[in-house]
Amino acid sequence: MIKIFVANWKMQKSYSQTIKWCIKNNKELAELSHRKNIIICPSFESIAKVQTLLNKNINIGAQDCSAFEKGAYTGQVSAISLREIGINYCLIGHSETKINITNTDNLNNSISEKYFLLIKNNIKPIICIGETQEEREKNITYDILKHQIDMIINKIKKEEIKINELIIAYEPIWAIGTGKVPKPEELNNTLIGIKKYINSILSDIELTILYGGSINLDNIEEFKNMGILNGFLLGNSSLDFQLFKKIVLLSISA
Ligand SMILES: O=C[C@H](O)COP(=O)(O)O
Repeated sequence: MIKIFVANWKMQKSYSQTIKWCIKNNKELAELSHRKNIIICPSFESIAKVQTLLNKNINIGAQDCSAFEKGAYTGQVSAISLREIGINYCLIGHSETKINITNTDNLNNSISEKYFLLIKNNIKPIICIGETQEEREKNITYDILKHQIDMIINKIKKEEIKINELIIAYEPIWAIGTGKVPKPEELNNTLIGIKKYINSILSDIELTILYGGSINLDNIEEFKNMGILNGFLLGNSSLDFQLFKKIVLLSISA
């Protein structure tokens, strides 16, 4: 059942554009968020201001956080600071944060550090996973996803932190911002694979699965009734409020 819509604004809006958007759309957005969980992820410089401008039932998410608790990490933002300004969710592992990083295993390890720091600060992590076009063509999508999950989940298992909800956003990298989407059957099979694999490691977990990558008004109908799917992570389609609203309403209509 579709219950979550995450709007990831990336670096698409300037500070003033962000503020204007919030002031203009706050009322309608608040009404929408009475029906579904809406999570707005603005860029860092505006996140605290957005938190004060939007209605309290609208969740605010960060687009990333530091893998370190505090210290000499120029340009990074800590989970502690995010908590202090009232952030509820944080994306981690988004493919756009991994561009030009070659040692992906170290990177995945740092994603698990981010995960623990977020949980410690009562912020829900949204873990992004996904394969490249090349990996898809080589037919190794499932292996890649399993590896990405292993690097995070295996570490989670070893820790004593009790978690009861895991949010995974499956975002095929080839689908992000390209207008291409997987066929519904392909997506369904991939999501079933992800779910089975996670359940085989963490059996008593509540798993929330999101899809992200070129969701728009033309293709939302194909995906909205997919039983395994709990929500969408939207980039371009979340920038214009009226478009975003139409997608949310279409997704929850019969
Ligand atoms: O975080 C959002 C995703 O990267 C999807 O972006 P997109 O909807 O622009 O393809």
